[in-house]
Formats: sequence, structure tokens, C-alpha cells
Amino acid sequence: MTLFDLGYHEKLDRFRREQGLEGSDVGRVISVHRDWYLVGTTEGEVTAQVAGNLRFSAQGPEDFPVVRDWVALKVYGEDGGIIHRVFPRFSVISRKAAGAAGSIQVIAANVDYGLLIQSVDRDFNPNRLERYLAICRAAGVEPIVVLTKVDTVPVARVEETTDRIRRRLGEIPLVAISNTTRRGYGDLMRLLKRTKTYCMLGSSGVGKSTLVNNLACRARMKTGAVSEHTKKGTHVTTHRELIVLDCGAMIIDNPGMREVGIACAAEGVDEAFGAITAYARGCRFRDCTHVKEIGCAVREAVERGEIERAAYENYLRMRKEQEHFGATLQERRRKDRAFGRMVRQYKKMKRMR
Ligand SMILES: Nc1nc2c(ncn2[C@@H]2O[C@H](COP(=O)(O)OP(=O)(O)OP(=O)(O)O)[C@@H](O)[C@H]2O)c(=O)[nH]1
Ligand SMILES: [Zn+2]
Repeated sequence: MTLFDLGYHEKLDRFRREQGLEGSDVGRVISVHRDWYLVGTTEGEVTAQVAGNLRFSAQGPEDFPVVRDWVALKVYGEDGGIIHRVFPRFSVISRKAAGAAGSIQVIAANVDYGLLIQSVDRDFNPNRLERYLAICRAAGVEPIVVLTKVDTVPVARVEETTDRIRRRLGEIPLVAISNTTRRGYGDLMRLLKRTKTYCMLGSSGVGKSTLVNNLACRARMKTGAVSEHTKKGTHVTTHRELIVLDCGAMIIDNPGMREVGIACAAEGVDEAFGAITAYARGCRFRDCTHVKEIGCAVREAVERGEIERAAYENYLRMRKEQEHFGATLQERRRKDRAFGRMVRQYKKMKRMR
């Protein structure tokens, strides 16, 4: 396994030279656990922990390694490794973290494509698809819609659903598959490219695990075996893990995404609603919110039926959510800075005593 098989490229190498990291090993994070990481290196997979300096200089959880991050580390043979640097990320998939207000949860970094997975049955929900799309657009990740369980409904229903998706989301790659009959697998395989990373976004039960297990003809990566060796029997529950497919593409399983709160930039939402953004250029006011202004081209298009009302309403909802999140985030950062000042003052006081 060379670094280039893992997806290494010239830009990363330049960073490595500029930062004087030639003496370090380089690896790519495969899975993230409570206090350790599984990292793929040219020497194979190693378990690693973050160095103290990285831990203390971190401003927040987003500064810690996530799945698919490139890291500089020192490998100490059987004892595992120490990660002392995270390379700059060229894409970041994130969402609003459940719990603490105004915090971001990074799902994965350096992902090339997002697989927006929904099943054609009860789970089908265009609003949620638009949500995943906004996350992809904000992350700079190419979206691919995967509609699963097509074996459970009549063919006409599948066509009707794919038409509906195209009307709402515009021209983005879309495949309809069945994990049971493997219908559509050929179409999907054609979209999966060697050395590229695909992150699955989809609610529980839509068939993500079944799909990955079917595509990975060999057994799934045995992250458990590695950890048991070095971590002496710790029970492993992998949150997010990377699966290398036989075709050389890599998939990140992302289990149990119940709610997907929007943490992304406003541009992500705007880009996800391409039709609305296009009409918005015709609004009388440049800062039109498309709610009650006169001369709003977006609302006029909705009235004429050129923009689906449901899409328009979802757009407003997501914009509002995004603005609210942005404000909370700013508030949290302000508080963090104030807290930092207090700690520094306290330390100074202690030194003077
Ligand atoms: N009929 C049919 N059933 C499917 C298909 N794909 C998955 N299933 C079934 O749907 C159920 C859920 O599938 P999973 O693969 O576990 O779903 P998941 O998205 O990984 O769910 P989480 O791990 O909870 O996120 C299982 O019982 C599968 O056998 C499909 O294409 N057709
Ligand atoms: Zn408007």
C-alpha cells in the first residue's frame, strides 16, 4: 500500500515539505473512537492517539482528527502511534451537533462524493434530501442520490419518485437500486471511482449497511481485530468506519443519523436550491428574504407554480435554521473568548503571587 493508493497527492506533499514534516509518517484516519484512532499508513493500520500539544492547542472538537483526515504521526511499532498534526482539509462534511447549542460536528473530511440515500418506501422525504444536498454543497462535495428498496414498490412508483426528485433537486446523478435483487448495482458501480471517498448520508434503516456489505465482497475491515490486539479486549463499537471496496473506491458508513441539523453556511442552502437562487436574481431588492417583500420574483414563481411550494417552504425553514445556528455559534465563540481571557488572567495572577 502506497500513500497514493490512500489518495495522497501533490498539494499534501507540498504542505508536508513547507511545514517541515518530512521526518514524520503520514497516514489517513480510518475510524474514530473515544480516545484513539485507527490510521492507515504505508506500514498498514496502526492505532494512534493525539499528542498533548495538539490536544491543548485545539480550539474545539473540529480541530481533532476525523474520518478521512490526513495526519502527520510518529509510529512506534507495536505500541501504536502519536498524531501531532492534522493536514488542511479540502472538504468537510458537518452538521449541527446534537446537544450543546452552537456546536458543529464534523462527520468526515476530505470526502469526494456524498451518497444521499433514501428508500423509495415510507422513508422517502424530499425535504430531507434537500437537507443532505445543502450539507454537500456547503462541504464542496459532489452529491449522488441513491434510491433504495425499489423491489418493494411497483415500477411506476419508482419512476414517479425519481421524477419528483429531479423536479426538486435538479440535474444531479441519481440511481435507483435494490439491495435484494441488486437491480441498479451496475449503474451505481459506474459512479464509484478508484481512490475516491464516498460518504453515505441517510437515515437509519434505508439499507446503508446492506449496500456496503454487498459491495465489499470481502468481509468488512476488521477494525475490531486490530484494536483487540493493542487495546486488550476493549469492546469496539465503531462509529464511523471506512470500507475499501474491491473496485478501489472507499465508502464511509455513517450509522444512525436521526436528525440532520443544518450547521452549514448560507451558501450551502442557496446552492442546494438552485432554482430559487436563480429566480432570486430577479427580486426587486438585493437583500430580499422572499417572505413578504414586493417585487419578489421567488414568490411570484411559486404563485405561478414554477417553483414547488413545498421546496419554497423547506428553503425558508432551512435558511431560518441556518441563521439561528450562525447566531448561536457566534454567541458561543464570544463566550469561549471571554472564558479564555479569564483563564489567562487567572494564570497571570497565579504567576505574580
Ligand atoms: N426489500 C428490501 N429490503 C432492504 C433493502 N435494503 C435493505 N433492506 C432491509 O432493510 C433493513 C435495514 O437495512 P440496513 O442495511 O441495516 O439499514 P441501515 O441504513 O444500515 O441502517 P442503520 O445501520 O440503522 O443506519 C434490513 O432488514 C435490510 O434487510 C432493499 O433494497 N430491499
Ligand atoms: Zn425575493
